[in-house]
Amino acid sequence: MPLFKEAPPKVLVPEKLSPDGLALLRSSLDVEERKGLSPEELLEIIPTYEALLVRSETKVTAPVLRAARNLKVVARAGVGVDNVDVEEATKLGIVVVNSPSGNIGAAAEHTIALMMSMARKIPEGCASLKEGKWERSKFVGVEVKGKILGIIGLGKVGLTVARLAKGLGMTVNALDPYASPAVAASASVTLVSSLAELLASADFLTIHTPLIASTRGMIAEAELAQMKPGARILNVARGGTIDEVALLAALESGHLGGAAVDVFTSEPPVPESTAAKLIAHPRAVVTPHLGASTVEAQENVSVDVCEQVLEILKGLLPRSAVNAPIILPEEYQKLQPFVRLVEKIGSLYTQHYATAPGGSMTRNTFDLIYQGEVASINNTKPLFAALVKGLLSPISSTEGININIVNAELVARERGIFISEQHSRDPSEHSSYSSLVTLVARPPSRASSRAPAATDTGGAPQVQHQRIISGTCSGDQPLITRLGRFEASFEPQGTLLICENYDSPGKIGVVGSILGREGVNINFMTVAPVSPKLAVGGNIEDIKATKDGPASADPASKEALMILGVDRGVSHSVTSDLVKEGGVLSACAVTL
Ligand SMILES: NC(=O)c1ccc[n+]([C@@H]2O[C@H](COP(=O)([O-])OP(=O)(O)OC[C@H]3O[C@@H](n4cnc5c(N)ncnc54)[C@H](O)[C@@H]3O)[C@@H](O)[C@H]2O)c1
Ligand SMILES: O=C(O)[C@H](O)COP(=O)(O)O
Repeated sequence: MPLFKEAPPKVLVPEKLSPDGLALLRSSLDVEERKGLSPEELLEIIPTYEALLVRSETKVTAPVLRAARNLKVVARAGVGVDNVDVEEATKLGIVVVNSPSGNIGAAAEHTIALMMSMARKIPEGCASLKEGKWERSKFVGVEVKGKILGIIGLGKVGLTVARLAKGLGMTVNALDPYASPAVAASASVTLVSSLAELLASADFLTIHTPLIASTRGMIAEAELAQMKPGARILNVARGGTIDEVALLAALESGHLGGAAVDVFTSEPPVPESTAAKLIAHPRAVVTPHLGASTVEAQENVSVDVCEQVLEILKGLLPRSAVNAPIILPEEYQKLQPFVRLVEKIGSLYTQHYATAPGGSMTRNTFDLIYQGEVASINNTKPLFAALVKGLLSPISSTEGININIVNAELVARERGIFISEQHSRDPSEHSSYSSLVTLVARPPSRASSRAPAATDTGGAPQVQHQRIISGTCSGDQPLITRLGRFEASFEPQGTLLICENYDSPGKIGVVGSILGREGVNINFMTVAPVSPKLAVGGNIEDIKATKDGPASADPASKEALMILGVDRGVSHSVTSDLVKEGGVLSACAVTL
């Protein structure tokens, strides 16, 4: 059975990725490898793709992301995401995933390989021999054993380099304000407290930080001057952490004994640029960003991100999203039916209370209350996101933005929507349901008040009521159990006509004949009476209090909601006929 019901989602791969991962995608997705695309070509073709898989060469800029109308995921087959505009992706709800550990070993081994090459002048010796020369005395090197290696950034790569260097008999000092002293001690690394201390002691200095504001140009002229004469320096992290102009000058002056560089500020380096001069320097050992280029690392990162792309396109969560919270798979499974329920509640709220005739968008502060088993789930980000999506989708089509856990908080903030989540695990609070989710809109003028709104007209004009919707899940099926003061039991599915009326004989027939006249077929009908228990409610205390609370006074208790499942959209003229001719108090159509 195909994984995707419609045409398989399209995946663009503009760089060389190991086929091992791509094979995982090919059985269910339409994978297109298009190497050598110019930025303009990428911008032109990106709108049709749902996933983009890149390494470090493709610049995934804000314009690319904005043009990518169908894009759900950018997968970086590697660690560094500095070629992806993660902030813009977050705004647009596009998940960015990477492979945080697939190439650590490769990068660390490459660092050691460059250090040894530099120490033993291997590239020069090799080139000389290939030229037919036999120059033994020209290429005398130094040993690393007994020397001090200074590491800036004791993260995954830095720590692996430290362990390998210890194996070579080096003494390792490191600077990393965020590193765990216990982890450093376990690798026999001495954590130093200042850059000056590290620079002054190192025979070899290697940097393993990301390129961020605090590390850009971290090693410049002043820092290089603090290093021992003849010391050697390495960069297998990111171009720009070491200032290229200063590095070239320190090599040219003879202050540094050598430099080994795998990464550059511009890749490939611009001809005649400082980076190009650095590459040409006789005491520089250079590679074209090969740190992660091993068969093993490329298999690892490719499989890692391709698995995540599949998960995301199936609607599940990835394991290492750069811009989304981590939610354990088993917790996510438990949440899935409630995600659907909460999105339906949000959409029902907007259509029934806010955009229905007589409704208003004045309320933007909500309590989202979890009771019973669902309250035991700690990470409710998907529920929060589902509510924002449900509230906004009927009114905005959200301008091509896919609201999800990546951007829900941002979108809510931008729209001035405030949602306070409350958890209550006490089973006595949620009647016969094992789980209950309730949305309560707070009155606009008294956002903090717990009293019911006295004059709110909402989707049911003339009737005093609060804007409250509760629901539960029966197996995987969402069920609405409360709409305002009415005790309901209906599936939030398809087009529903919600009519408030006095519960009197003949009303159903009148409504049925008006709908029949308009060619609208009724698929099912259910009546929701005013619940004696649901008199008030505005927050968790009120909801607890109403469980055995007073019955509503007559004649309101004779009111009921009639919920009709219909086979097509119902126009405003039909709903107003139902009020005028059919004698219902209010009528509104919602599509869920
Ligand atoms: N050349 C390559 O092909 C290649 C391959 C893999 C990784 N990388 C690069 O290597 C770098 C490190 O990767 P990683 O997986 O070890 O990352 P990591 O996040 O595990 O480690 C980075 C470390 O840098 C530290 N750090 C941050 N700011 C610092 C500062 N101002 N001073 C000192 N330490 C600081 C952090 O605390 C962290 O421990 C990244 O830039 C990554 O892109 C390059
Ligand atoms: O950040 C990384 O993972 C490395 O720099 C590797 O980059 P690459 O995938 O372009 O080789």
